[in-house]
Amino acid sequence: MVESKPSSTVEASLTALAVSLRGVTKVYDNGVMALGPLDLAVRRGEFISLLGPSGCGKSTALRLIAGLSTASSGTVRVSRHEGELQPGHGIGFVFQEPTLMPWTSVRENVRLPLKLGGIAKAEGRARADAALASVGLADFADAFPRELSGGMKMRVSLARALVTDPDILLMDEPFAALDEITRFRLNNDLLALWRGLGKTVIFVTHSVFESVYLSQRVVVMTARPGRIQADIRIEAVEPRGEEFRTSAAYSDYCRRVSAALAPSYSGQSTL
Ligand SMILES: Nc1ncnc2c1ncn2[C@@H]1O[C@H](COP(=O)(O)OP(=O)(O)OP(=O)(O)O)[C@@H](O)[C@H]1O
Repeated sequence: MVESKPSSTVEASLTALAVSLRGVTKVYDNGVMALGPLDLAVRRGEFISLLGPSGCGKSTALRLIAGLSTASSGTVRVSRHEGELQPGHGIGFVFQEPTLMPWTSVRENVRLPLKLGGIAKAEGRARADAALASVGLADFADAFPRELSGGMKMRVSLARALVTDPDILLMDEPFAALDEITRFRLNNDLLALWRGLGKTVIFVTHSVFESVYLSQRVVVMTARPGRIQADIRIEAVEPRGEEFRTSAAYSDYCRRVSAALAPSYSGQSTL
């Protein structure tokens, strides 16, 4: 027999949610059914990865959560302690491309969201510098994007997402274009930031290894229209580092996640 939870417990667990998608579908104007129905609940402060085959709707799910697009059916809710947020508010978005303005300094790139939000220049500059320091780029505020490596550009993009102090950070394959050493370093720095700042992170990746290394939960999606294929909790000693990356537990999780992903690729060409 399933015991029903007392209502106070249910309320407490609901307010602990940062993001909740219920029965969400997305059909684009061209008739492509990209998502769903998708059900996903992310607790405040949690780090989850979305993993799935190309075109299964991972970016679409992020865009719905960010309020950049609307669901065709179902509900998307985003909240924090004080209550529900307007779609798009309290959210930072990091894309695969750093998309920096080449004609202006790193500091001005990071200050952009504050400028658009009407924050005074002096305060904006101070906050941009603090965000740059948090990603290890304190000395590069006056540099121009062309003077930075790919990894540094991605750090600037991360600083720009953090500068508004969002509750939720959405990251769409941010490190996919980077070499492995840079990617590992950024993985570690992102984990340190997450531990220090306590934000909710939803991270899209194609890499089983990266998803297991970073996340508390790996959510595996089916092929389009994307639904949840598996939801795998990664129990690992914190803070994670090389010890975890080279452990038997890490390999086991990678095997489990790969096995959960395999049906999503059946029938698809791997070429
Ligand atoms: N604006 C759009 N109009 C029409 N179809 C779209 C649009 N955006 C995405 N799609 C389609 O919706 C499906 C899901 O796309 P989405 O980008 O969300 O997938 P994804 O899982 O993030 O893919 P990838 O891993 O390759 O980045 C794809 O078939 C894509 O072609």
